[in-house]
Amino acid sequence: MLKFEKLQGTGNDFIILNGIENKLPNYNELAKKVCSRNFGIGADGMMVVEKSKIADIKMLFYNADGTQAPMCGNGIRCFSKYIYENEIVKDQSFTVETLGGIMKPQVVIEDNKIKSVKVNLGNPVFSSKDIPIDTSDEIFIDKKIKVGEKTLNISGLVIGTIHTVIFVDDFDDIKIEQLGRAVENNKLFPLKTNVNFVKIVDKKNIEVTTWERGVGITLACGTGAAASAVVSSILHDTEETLNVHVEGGKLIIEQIDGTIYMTGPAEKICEGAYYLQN
Ligand SMILES: N[C@H](CCC[C@H](N)C(=O)O)C(=O)O
Repeated sequence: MLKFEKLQGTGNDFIILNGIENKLPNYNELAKKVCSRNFGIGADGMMVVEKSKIADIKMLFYNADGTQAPMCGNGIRCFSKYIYENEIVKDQSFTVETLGGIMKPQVVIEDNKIKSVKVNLGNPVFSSKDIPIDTSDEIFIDKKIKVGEKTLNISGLVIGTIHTVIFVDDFDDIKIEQLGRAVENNKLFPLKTNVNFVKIVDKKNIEVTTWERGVGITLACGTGAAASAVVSSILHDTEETLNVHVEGGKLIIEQIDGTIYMTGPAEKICEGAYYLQN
């Protein structure tokens, strides 16, 4: 039997397990089981708490299909709430080791409750030699690529994990599931990619729908919101502090001297005991 907590950030939901206190089986297999909405608890992803030698704590992230991803923006806000409320860390600001780099969350407390979490996501990576995109271009901003019958203008970058950003005039103009899956699996992306469809509302607001690698369409993608905000400011001159409206709520993305900050909610849904089936 495994103790777990389930949390969500703007509708992206996660199971969190403590890998320090519990001896857990293979994380990839476990993620597939616990994330199953019919045979498990049900979630978009799973995070495991582990000790770190280079930060206050370590977060390992797995998509619902069991694949490991370097980082998760909505996930790290939920993870931060979990480790603060379980007194694994004592300060409101701390460091989290992830495969996508060391992240710096700060829990924001109002009326003795965690109201939101602000995370320093570091600096975006554009250079194609540092991001898993198979192209000779130095950077991959506003490039034309053929996907099936469509020619799309796509931008690629890494903010915690790999993202592509595609601007649309109206979400009804595209079949998100079909196009998202096609771009995720396009040969340009040897490690696949998360696919963000972005509608510019005005200079202070954008709307984003994300097809997530290893999951499918989710109600929100935190690192996707950040990637969309960065490319929107480059190509559409949106403001450095941007409201990113997603199906599951709103995230605030700030760009300060090249560093990206994401602020958003993190709510606990439940906790319980998971009975590991073999
Ligand atoms: N599916 C992503 C990881 C989760 C990212 C997303 N849930 C977020 O909030 O950033 C990947 O395979 O890179």
